[in-house]
Amino acid sequence: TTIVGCIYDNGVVIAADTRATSGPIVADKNCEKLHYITPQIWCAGAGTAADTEFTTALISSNLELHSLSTGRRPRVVTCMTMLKQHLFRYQGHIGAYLVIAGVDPTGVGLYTVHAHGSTDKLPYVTMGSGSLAAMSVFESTWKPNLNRDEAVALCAEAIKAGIFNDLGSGSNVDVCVIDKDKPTQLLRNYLRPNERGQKERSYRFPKGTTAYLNEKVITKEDIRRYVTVEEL
Ligand SMILES: CCOc1ccc(-c2cc(C(=O)Nc3ccc(S(=O)(=O)NC(C)=O)cc3)c3ccccc3n2)cc1
Repeated sequence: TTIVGCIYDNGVVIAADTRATSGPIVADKNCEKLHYITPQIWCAGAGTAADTEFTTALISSNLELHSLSTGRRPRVVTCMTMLKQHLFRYQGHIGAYLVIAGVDPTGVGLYTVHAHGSTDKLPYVTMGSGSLAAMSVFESTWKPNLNRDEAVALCAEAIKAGIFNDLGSGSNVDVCVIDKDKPTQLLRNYLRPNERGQKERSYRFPKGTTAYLNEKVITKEDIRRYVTVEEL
């Protein structure tokens, strides 16, 4: 997994690859790693898929209740604090590595939360097995006061670095743009850098290519004869 986040002049962008693995096996080529928390707070998740999914859903629910109770709009730092306290309580056994991003009345927020409960607040962040490849893009290209399009392009390039240099990452690039003055945009499959090309020729084998040594035809009547009345 490669997940990233980057602040820009009027908001924050997060992005993720779409490969889900089970050991060395690619279990899903187009899974979703960007999770909804509130309309203007989203979370990118790396680690155990069920843990990231359920942990973000739980905090999303608790944050909505908190917002209703306080009568105030939810804050990114509140979301981060709820997540870190929950993960710390479980001493790392919940395998969730999260990038929390959003805007609220206090401004723009971007945080990382690790499975053991440690957190960082930074202008750009990466996590997951592809985090080092992604961070190389940020460290060589990031600059202050990026605009929206620059931030989207930078995050997409950072995810592509993970996709092409980390075997735990792959397939497509999902992006989410959270802006102070515009509705949040979830850009599912923003980039598809690994689409299958057209085959040069047809590789279908003609009927009869593989010889077979014998044939046994079982009719419905045969099956009826084997299945006794009691089992029907
Ligand atoms: C007592 C434990 O101490 C720890 C201290 C630090 C970290 C840690 C982990 C990460 C990290 O992102 N690890 C990580 C890797 C693969 C996936 S994955 O989803 O691609 N694959 C699997 C199998 O989870 C997720 C997370 C990380 C990333 C960026 C910068 C710093 C980082 N530090 C973990 C444990």
